[in-house]
Amino acid sequence: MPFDLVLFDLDGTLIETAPEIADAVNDTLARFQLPAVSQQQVNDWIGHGTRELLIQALAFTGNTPAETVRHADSFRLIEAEFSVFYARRCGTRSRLYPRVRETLQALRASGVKLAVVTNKEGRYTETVLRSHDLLPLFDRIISGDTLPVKKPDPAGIHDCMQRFGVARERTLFVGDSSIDVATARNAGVTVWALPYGYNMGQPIEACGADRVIPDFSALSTS
Ligand SMILES: O=C(O)COP(=O)(O)O
Repeated sequence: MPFDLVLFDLDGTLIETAPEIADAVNDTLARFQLPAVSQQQVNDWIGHGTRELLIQALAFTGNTPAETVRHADSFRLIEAEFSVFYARRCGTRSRLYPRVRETLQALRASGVKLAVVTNKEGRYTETVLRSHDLLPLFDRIISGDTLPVKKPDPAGIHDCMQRFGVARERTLFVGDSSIDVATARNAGVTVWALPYGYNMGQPIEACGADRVIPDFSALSTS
């Protein structure tokens, strides 16, 4: 393994999370007598954080600009309800992608430092990772609200490189979207992309990653 530090995106890279995110969004919309959104819409809204996804869903169903939703007094209440629904749904319809657990275990055993860098807010990141018993496999977890900025800002990658004393030539970022590729580019590290995740409806091949890998087995054989 030519890397000493491997950073992973969460949604669409480690775990297929969109089905239960859609369930929790639709639980919330139903609670406020709003119409449901589709699975495809939810998939395409993933990338900027779960809070932002909820704003997009409310803007769409309420036929209101996202800015209006974001600043509405009622949004705090709706978000609080969503948190409860999402905590209930976590682990019900999400699943690890093939070879994720074995690969993380093998990398760890060979001394590679592992971290998650996600735009998902910390409370959701922790619930999802815990529900799949993944928390003990990571040396550091950076969520969308851990630092003052989130991806594509490279701060999360810089934080991990500094903490573990790893140079950028020895750091790899693995993700599923143009946001991940941009984050890695901004940090000057190598980036590999997976084709099965959520890339806002765009083909991953167009993102300019150093490699598009079919699945996690590419990480154990490289
Ligand atoms: O929660 C999101 O929208 C994005 O999460 P990710 O950065 O792990 O893809």
